[in-house]
Amino acid sequence: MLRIAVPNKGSLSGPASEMLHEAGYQQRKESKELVLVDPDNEVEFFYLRPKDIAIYVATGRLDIGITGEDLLVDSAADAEPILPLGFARSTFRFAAKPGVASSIEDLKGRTVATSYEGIVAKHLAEHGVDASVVHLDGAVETAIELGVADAIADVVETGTSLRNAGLETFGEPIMRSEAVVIRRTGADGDDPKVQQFLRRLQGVLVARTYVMMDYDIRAEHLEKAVALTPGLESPTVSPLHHEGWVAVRSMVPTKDAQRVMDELYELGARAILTTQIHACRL
Ligand SMILES: Nc1ncnc2c1ncn2[C@@H]1O[C@H](COP(=O)(O)OP(=O)(O)OP(=O)(O)O)[C@@H](O)[C@H]1O
Ligand SMILES: O=P(O)(O)OC[C@H]1O[C@H](OP(=O)(O)OP(=O)(O)O)[C@H](O)[C@@H]1O
Ligand SMILES: [Mg+2]
Repeated sequence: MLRIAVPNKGSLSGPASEMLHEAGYQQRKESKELVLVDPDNEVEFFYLRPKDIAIYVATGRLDIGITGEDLLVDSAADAEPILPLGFARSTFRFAAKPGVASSIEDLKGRTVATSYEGIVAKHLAEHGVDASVVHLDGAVETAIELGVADAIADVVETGTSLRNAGLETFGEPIMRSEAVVIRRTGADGDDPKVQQFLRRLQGVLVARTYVMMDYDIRAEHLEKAVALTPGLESPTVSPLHHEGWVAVRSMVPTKDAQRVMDELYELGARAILTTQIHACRL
């Protein structure tokens, strides 16, 4: 059985379970379930605190896990990312009241509050900045107002939490992060069970990123049309009963679909259809 760590709470939990469900795996029905066996797929899921997942995976007791890149770095655990999953995208940044600091050097001798001590201590040391780091479990934006710290280092997505607290980012982003699949550093990359799991998740990513596009076009315009819809390898082209016309089928990135449809129409393509892809193996 493949043993997989899944976040049990927070921003990663819902999207991770949703992706696993889309990949055909059973997922727990209620949040108090901590272990779930999916016998049909020969997988056992362990629902763990996101911050702990890299630590479990590093021991080798669990084969793989889903966590955030920032949590992986923060843990300093002996684990590595093997597949980015495209959700829980964020940056990790310093912030303070306007005018307090404009670069990391301004933190010398000051106090920084964060839930990610590992990342912050390492980053300060790399820049030769001697500052105190205070650990808080969450809502760190409030630490400044309450006099616990001069600055914070925290996850920023839309920036709404910072704005609401009257704070501004300063300095370069400390890191960017998204959800990733991790494994123990140097673990057997050819394990067929792990490979099959990764293929399933990649299939979900592709199904989320692409639509299938079909259209009819006069054969003399085919080359230009195919340049607009090159697909992953090459489009399928079939003759139509109506002589001089062909039907084309190709995968197109969802974000480009409307623009591509407009351009195909201009070229003379007709009966242009897009359909959703539900699952895929590349
Ligand atoms: N607002 C957000 N937008 C995008 N990603 C986020 C956001 N907040 C946290 N994350 C990401 O989620 C992961 C943190 O998950 P975790 O469950 O520990 O914290 P959380 O989502 O803030 O939940 P909690 O309520 O327990 O603090 C990190 O990888 C982080 O980058
Ligand atoms: O830039 P934004 O879109 O506002 O998102 C960032 C905020 O989201 C997370 O907080 P969360 O709601 O998880 O609370 P927490 O601080 O207690 O972790 C994170 O810690 C930031 O505070
Ligand atoms: Mg949080």
